[in-house]
Amino acid sequence: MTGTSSASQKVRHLELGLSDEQAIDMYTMMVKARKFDERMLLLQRAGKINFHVSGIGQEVAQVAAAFALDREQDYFLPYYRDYGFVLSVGMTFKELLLSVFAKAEDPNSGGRQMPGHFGHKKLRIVTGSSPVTTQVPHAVGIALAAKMKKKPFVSFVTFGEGSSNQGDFHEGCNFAGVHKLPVILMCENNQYAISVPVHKQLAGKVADRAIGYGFPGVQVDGNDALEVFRIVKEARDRAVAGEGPTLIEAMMYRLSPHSTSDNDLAYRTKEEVDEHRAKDGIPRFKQYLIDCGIWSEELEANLHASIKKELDEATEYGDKAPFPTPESTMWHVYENDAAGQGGNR
Ligand SMILES: Cc1ncc(C[n+]2csc(CCOP(=O)(O)OP(=O)(O)O)c2C)c(N)n1
Repeated sequence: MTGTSSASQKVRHLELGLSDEQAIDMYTMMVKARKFDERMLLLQRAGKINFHVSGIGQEVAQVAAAFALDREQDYFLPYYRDYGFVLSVGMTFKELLLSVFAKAEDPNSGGRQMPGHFGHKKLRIVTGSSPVTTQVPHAVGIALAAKMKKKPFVSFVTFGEGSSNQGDFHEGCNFAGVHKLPVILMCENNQYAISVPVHKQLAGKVADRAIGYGFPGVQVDGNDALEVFRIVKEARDRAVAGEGPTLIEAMMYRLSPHSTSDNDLAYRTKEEVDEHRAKDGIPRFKQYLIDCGIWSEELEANLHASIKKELDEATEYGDKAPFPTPESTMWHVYENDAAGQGGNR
């Protein structure tokens, strides 16, 4: 990069209030999410785990959004592809592996929730249901609680563009708009709802739907980490100032099949996928950090080695950990149970 564009580009994260260290942390989380995902695909194909829903191609927006929120007090309602998000708000590889191996020590459900249905009470990650979009009214309800209790937290919810056609999305948006609730709704528009391409799902933009509910909607390049960060931060500032919800439509592309049970080449071509792989936001952010003089191939190699080590250890731990006992079936269902174990540890 040369000339003025390089000068303005180089300070962009600083201008947005992110230190060099935070920008590097963001990149670290993106790579962690990608490596986690690739490991899960391997484990599934090796027959070690049953199922995986991949978030490859969506990590940049997820991580950027997490860094723009208050990770000490906001409430999070992620959807099943949000590995970059949950890692950025504090979940560990070990916790994720305990969940995918369905082991008793899984903090979400004691090994009984679906893979990718994240939950973590201490981190205020609210677990989801498998019917898509149920998390939107839940997020709106949490935002109502924030308003009623006059607490300065926001709730942040994600979903796919296919999910934005569900009634739950519209009902949630309407209620949030009427009551000006502190909720940020981020659609991860990855261009597909399983085999249905976006042009068969939507005749307009998801972001434009916000107009009908009386709050701002904005479309953003989901592969542009700093732009997503800026938009989510602005949405959070609006929410805590009492100005109500924001709908964000982050544009991206689902690079992996829908799940490990899907053959995506039955409905799209390899050429199409490759064309989008070339626009992957992770190498783009890496190049930005290199241009800023704060990243190098040597640091990259060290990062990959440390992630591999952490993943190997977490995989071994999750694999060897004990399964839940039959007696624990009702734990994690009710707040308190006969064994005094409680549902939300
Ligand atoms: C109410 C409901 N209908 C159908 C399904 C089956 N299903 C699971 S994921 C999915 C696609 C959702 O697409 P989108 O919201 O765009 O998210 P993506 O999977 O592309 O990230 C569907 C139809 C479901 N889980 N819930």
